[in-house]
Amino acid sequence: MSYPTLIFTPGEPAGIGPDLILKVAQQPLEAAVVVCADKNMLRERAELLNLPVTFHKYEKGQKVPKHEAGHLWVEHLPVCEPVTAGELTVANGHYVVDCLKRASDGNLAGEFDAIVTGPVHKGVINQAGVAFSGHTEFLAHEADCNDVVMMLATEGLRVALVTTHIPLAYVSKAITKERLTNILTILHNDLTNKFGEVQPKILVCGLNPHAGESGHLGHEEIDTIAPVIETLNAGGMNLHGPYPADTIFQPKYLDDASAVVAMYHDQGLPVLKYKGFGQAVNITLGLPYIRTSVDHGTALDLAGTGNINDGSCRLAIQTAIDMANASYYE
Ligand SMILES: NC(=O)C1=CN([C@@H]2O[C@H](COP(=O)(O)OP(=O)(O)OC[C@H]3O[C@@H](n4cnc5c(N)ncnc54)[C@H](O)[C@@H]3O)[C@@H](O)[C@H]2O)C=CC1
Ligand SMILES: NCC(=O)COP(=O)(O)O
Repeated sequence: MSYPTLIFTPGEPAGIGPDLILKVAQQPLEAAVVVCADKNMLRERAELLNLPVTFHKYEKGQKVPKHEAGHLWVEHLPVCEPVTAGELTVANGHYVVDCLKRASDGNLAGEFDAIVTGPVHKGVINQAGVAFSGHTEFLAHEADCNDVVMMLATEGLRVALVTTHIPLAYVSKAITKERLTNILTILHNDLTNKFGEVQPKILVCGLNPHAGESGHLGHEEIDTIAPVIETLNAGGMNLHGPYPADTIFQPKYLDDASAVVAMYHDQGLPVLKYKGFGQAVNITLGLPYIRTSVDHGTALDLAGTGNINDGSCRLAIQTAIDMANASYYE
């Protein structure tokens, strides 16, 4: 029986990413897992957390066995400075990005079937001198993709974003007809082809309060969002809106919807996280490979304590496995 091979990047070494994979590794998985990280940092964290793990060296291109409880296959990339759980070190910003680059290259080359990412600290990477706004943007750039879609999903709700990690002051200008068309097209196609939705019903938020109140509270709905919806529906999509974001998130609208599209990060994600924090997965649509991630950040306050919820990490791994298995039959 075949199984997919995932590469896991724990992200910020001082955060809970290493703790998550060490904890998840205590149970079997229906996939092989290669962790791209500093092996000594992982060993020290496992000792701190009192988690029994046997580490194996991963050699590029090697066939890794299906994950067994208590074993981890590691591609060693050394940190620049020793790591203390909970304490950021600017010098390790480059290490975090190098791990992501390795995972991206491996997926683009077909060495792995998916990337699952742990949380990074965007601030410390920038402090290290690397312009970095998020995994989504970094992986899109590495894969030469103009537009990808950040979609977070929990039981009963999927939220996709038109803009991701940009200052609020830039959001309006970033919502062009072209970008919105691309985001909605990627979302429609992936919901259909990768998530088995038939004619997915997609609810689209407006940008302004009360979706612009017929132009009295803003014009993006009239000038950009409604015309794009109309054009794409004429081509066969099932898009609805623009709706006021403060009222669309209620069961009578959501129950038969496949996804909600929010115009910006904090319009949609607080709702998603209120509903399912710790039980949600972040999926990047539109990349040439599968990428999933946790729904939370580095939680520096909890690193090395063992007092963490690994539910989102498990879901991110399971979603990557399910998507990889489904793609074998495409
Ligand atoms: N996927 C990623 O790489 C993400 C990275 N971040 C980054 O994380 C850093 C910290 O961001 P914050 O806003 O503080 O969010 P955070 O998610 O790290 O922490 C928010 C609160 O949730 C708790 N928490 C987070 N994950 C938890 C878990 N698995 N189990 C138990 N409690 C948990 C934390 O202890 C804290 O109280 C920022 O630099 C941000 O950019 C944030 C979200 C996603
Ligand atoms: N709120 C989601 C988030 O910030 C994670 O983004 P990314 O690093 O996966 O692009």
